[in-house]
Amino acid sequence: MAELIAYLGPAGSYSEQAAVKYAPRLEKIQLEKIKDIMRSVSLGVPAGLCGIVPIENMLAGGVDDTLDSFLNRRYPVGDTLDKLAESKNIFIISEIDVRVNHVLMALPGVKDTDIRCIYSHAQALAQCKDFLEEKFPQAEIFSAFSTSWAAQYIEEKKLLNFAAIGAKFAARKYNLAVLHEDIAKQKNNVTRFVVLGKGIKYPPRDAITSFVFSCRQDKPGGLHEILGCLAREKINMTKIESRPSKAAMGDYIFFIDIGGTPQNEKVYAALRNIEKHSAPDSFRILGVYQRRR
Ligand SMILES: O=C(O)C(=O)Cc1ccccc1
Repeated sequence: MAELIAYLGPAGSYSEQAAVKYAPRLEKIQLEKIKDIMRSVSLGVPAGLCGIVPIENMLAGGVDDTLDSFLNRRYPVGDTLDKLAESKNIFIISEIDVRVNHVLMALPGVKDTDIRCIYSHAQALAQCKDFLEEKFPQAEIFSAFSTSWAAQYIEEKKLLNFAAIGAKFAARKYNLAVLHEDIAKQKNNVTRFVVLGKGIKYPPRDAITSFVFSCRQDKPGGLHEILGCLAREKINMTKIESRPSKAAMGDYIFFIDIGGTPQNEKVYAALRNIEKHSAPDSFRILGVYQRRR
C-alpha cells in the first residue's frame, strides 16, 4: 500500500489538487519535473511512494511530458503480457479527473498594461491561447515546469512585468493579485491525472487497460489490423492518441485505452494478437485500473 504520493510541485499546482482529491490522507511530496516523479517511483525512494501525473486535458489534449516519460526506458512503465504478473516496473494504478480553472495573476499593483511576459505550464498556456491572443498579443510567452512554479517565481523575483497563469489558490499562496478569471477556452475544463505505482494491481471491477505499441514498418495497414483485433472481440476503445517515436519521420507510438482486463479471456486474446502484430519490442501494458468516471 502506498504511504506517500509525489506530485508536480511546488504547492499550489493542479497536480497538488489532484493528489489531495485522490488521497487526502497520504503524505504529499512535491517534485519539480515529471521525470523526477518517474525516477522516485521507479527507485521506490522513499519506500511506499506512488506518484500522480497529468495525462490529458479536455481542451489541449495529451500532456507531452507525461506521455514521453512513459516511453523513456530508463524508468520503465508497463510490461509485456508475459511479464505482467511478475513485473516490478511502474504501472498506472488509478485515474482521477480534476476541474481546472485558470486565472491570470501578477504582483499586487501590476496592471494589464505593465505585463510584458506571461509564464505558465505549456498545458495551461495552450488552454488559454484565445485569451492570450486577444488580450496580450504583444506579450512574450514562456513555459514553466508548472503553473505554481511560475507563480512562485514571479513572487520570489518580484517581477513587475510578468504574469502567471494558474489556479486561484496558487495566487493566494504566492501573494499575487488576480487580474482575470476563467480565462480558458471553456469554463468546464477537465484534466485527467493518473496515479503511478510499482507492479500491476488488478481492480475488482470496471477495468480500463492502457497499452502502447507501434506499427510494423514492413507491413501496410498495421493500425487497421490492430484496431480490427479489438473490433472482432467487441472490445470498447475509449482513447487513442499518438506521439512521434522520435526514431524516424512518420513513425508513431499509439496510446490506447480499452474497457476490460487481460484477466478476461477475450481481452487477453485480443491483446496477444495486438502484441503479435506490433513492431518488435514496442507493445506494453501500461496499467489495468478502475474507471473512475
Ligand atoms: O502546472 C500544474 O499546475 C500542473 O499540475 C500541470 C497542469 C497544468 C495545467 C493543467 C493541468 C495540469
